[in-house]
Amino acid sequence: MTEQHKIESSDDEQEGKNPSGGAQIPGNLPILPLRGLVVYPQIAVPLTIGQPRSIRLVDDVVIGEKLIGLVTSRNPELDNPGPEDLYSYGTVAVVHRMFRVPDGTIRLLVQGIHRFILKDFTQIEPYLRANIELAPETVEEGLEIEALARNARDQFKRIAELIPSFPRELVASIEAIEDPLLTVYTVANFQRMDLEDAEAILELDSVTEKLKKLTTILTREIEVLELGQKIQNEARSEIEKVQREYFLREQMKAIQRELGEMDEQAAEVEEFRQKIEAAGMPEEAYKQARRELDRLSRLPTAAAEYGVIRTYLDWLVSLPWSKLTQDNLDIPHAREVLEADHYGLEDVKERILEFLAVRKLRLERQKETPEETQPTDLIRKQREGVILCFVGPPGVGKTSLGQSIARALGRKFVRISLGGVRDEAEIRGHRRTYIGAMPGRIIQALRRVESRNPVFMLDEIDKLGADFRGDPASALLEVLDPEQNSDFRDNYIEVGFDLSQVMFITTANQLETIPPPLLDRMEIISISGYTEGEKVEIAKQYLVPRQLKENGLKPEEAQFTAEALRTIIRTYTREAGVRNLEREIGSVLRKIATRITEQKHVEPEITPETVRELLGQPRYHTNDEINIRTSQPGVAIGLAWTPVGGDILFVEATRMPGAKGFTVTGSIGNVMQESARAALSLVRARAEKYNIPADFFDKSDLHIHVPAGAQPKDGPSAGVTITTALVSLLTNRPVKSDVGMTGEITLRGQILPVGGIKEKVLAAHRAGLKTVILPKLNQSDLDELPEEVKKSIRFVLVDQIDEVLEVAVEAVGQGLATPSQARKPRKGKKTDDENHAGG
Ligand SMILES: Nc1ncnc2c1ncn2[C@@H]1O[C@H](COP(=O)(O)OP(=O)(O)OP(=O)(O)O)[C@@H](O)[C@H]1O
Repeated sequence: MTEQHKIESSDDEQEGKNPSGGAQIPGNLPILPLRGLVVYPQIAVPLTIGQPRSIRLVDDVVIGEKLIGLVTSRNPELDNPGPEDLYSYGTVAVVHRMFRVPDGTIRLLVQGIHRFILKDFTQIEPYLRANIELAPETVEEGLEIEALARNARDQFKRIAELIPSFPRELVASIEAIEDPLLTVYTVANFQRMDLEDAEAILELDSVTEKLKKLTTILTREIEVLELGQKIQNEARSEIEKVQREYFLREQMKAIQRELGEMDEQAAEVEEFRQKIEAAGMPEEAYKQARRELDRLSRLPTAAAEYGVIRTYLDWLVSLPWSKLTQDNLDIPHAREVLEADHYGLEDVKERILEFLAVRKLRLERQKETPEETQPTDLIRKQREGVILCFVGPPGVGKTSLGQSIARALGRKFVRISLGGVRDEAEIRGHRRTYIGAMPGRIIQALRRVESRNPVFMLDEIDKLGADFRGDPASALLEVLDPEQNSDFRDNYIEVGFDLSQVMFITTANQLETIPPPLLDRMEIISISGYTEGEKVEIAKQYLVPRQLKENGLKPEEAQFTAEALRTIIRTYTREAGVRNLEREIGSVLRKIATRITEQKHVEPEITPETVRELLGQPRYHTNDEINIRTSQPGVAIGLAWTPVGGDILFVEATRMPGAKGFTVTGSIGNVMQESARAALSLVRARAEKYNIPADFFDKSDLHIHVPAGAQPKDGPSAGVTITTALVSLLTNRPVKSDVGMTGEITLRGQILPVGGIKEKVLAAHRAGLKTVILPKLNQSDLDELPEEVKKSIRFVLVDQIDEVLEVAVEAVGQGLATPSQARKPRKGKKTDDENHAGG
């Protein structure tokens, strides 16, 4: 039963006496199952044996012929595979060496001799034995097999190259093999592959087929390895590029050092470093600056980003992070400064001084009892109400008061105008990612002023929200809010800047258009405009001396008489403030300076005649105009408030044949429209009382017009004036030309109080009116008026329309007037000056 096989060839020199060297292979062999590997003929392989039945097998074999059949198990998981678990091809192997290891396992060195096919199992216990049949491979002749074998060797070499840790000697020994069969088995032994593929290589009969199978496996392996290497290379080249640049840059620096040339960039970086250290930045800003500087030092100067970072650092280091001026809270000193800079404005100055005194006291108290209050509370209290808001018409000195406050406190002064500010970025800056990004105006101004605690004037805060409510206003809120402004974040600067020490002052022409949340945080100080007398004084004491200086004239070369100044005020300007007045004075002095340089004789005293000669045609003829316009029935003078100060306005009424038509024109708002309708109803209801035919409206159309039609007007305060104009028209009696009026009217003829009294009365005074009719409920407003005005104007306080008509309309209630009653214009009767002084 035990067939003997003759081994035809084996060239194992070292083990010449062993059965491989031509010995017979028995037809029945002990079978050692292999897990996870295939042993090929002619290949030596170390094995570790642990299973007791396998140890028993080895023990029996080594004392005999030392030959075993190695067959791979299909399932490497099984500990003791049975006959059915084994592949059907195996390799006869000879055991060359055996060691017993202390842990009980056995190490074997076996060498494959011949391929066989399992026939039938003759023994299962204690270990497997089977009859076998040797299965020699079919080795083809020819070029193909040769080429395939060579290709397999080359591919293997390529794999070895792709795996850096691959032993070089192994590659060399494989390259030396020529036999195709040995090539297949050696390469397959060393090449990692699936168990099934490894077994297939054993099982295929044809060596050509074996080589083809092997080639497929190797080709795939090469592809995988090359792809992996490509991925690695890409990653590496990226890293290498950075390293290379760094290395070159370091080299360049070294060369420049050697040549004694300080690198321009290094110098710049060093300069920035010093500036950063000196800037006194808070922690956050300092870290940011250092980080950016670090980036700068690593960028080539030609990089676009280099410029961006440099500009940014420039901004960071030039901000006044820790530059403070010492406050001078000496109140008498502040008073002196305010007095010296401004004429009049007594109550405004008083309010400013109170404000400063409270600040001073708070600071002192705080120093005395610091631990009594919670720190956050303390900080808030310290900042509360810090924002002043000066409201008034242009040219009344709002800006110059701010400058005076700064001077009094010993702080620096900076001013930005918010008029026409469109978007948030103007306040808060653009992010650095935008090309040409810049910080917002707040930060720009602080850099300009070089102090962290200046007096900061925000001009025209009322013009901010006019078109673009919301965003710029909310950015401003952050600026002004003492809770938030200690950490103001400009989009460009990115790090917080402490604005809490800044003293903000805002200015506005009117309160109505200031966004309410902003208004809420401000302390309002109104400045209403000046009377003629005040203007003369301001001109004498401030404007003339300043303009003299500006035009290079000596005081004795040009002296304005009070009358000359009055002439300028009255006939060349019409304003609440003194801006145009100063301009006109400047204009007179320029002309005088020209004459002096032309060596012409110039009289030093400037009289009204000189003014008229130098300034040309008068621009305003207030009194003549009033006389002419009010000479016809149907025109009444109203008093209006505007953002640029008070003004007088004419309300005209006219009547034409028709039926119940009623038109109101002159850029009139809704409220004024309605108040015109109310006036009409009132007059119709009282027609009989005023001796107006009861059916007048059935036969006529009425038209009310309020000229300067281009200027929008609104509000209820023209109610009284419209009623008066209507009654004047319908009774055919003119309104007195020196009476101005304001007041809201009810349908029952009652007069309700209105706002802006001071500005309105000042305007009436400027226009030379003698009598002003005001609602009785506005009586308290009269206290605010300057003495000069009170003296020259008669105030009539009313609460019924009848009282108005009695004062304003000539001889009302005495029957319908005839056209002859129309008053003749008083043209030329009085000069401007008489008219005014006569009050
Ligand atoms: N009471 C005053 N005494 C002395 N000079 C004055 C007085 N009021 C205004 N001025 C002068 O008038 C000029 C105009 O004033 P300023 O520019 O402060 O006006 P403003 O109210 O800020 O106007 P705007 O709202 O247009 O900015 C300044 O040169 C100022 O010195």
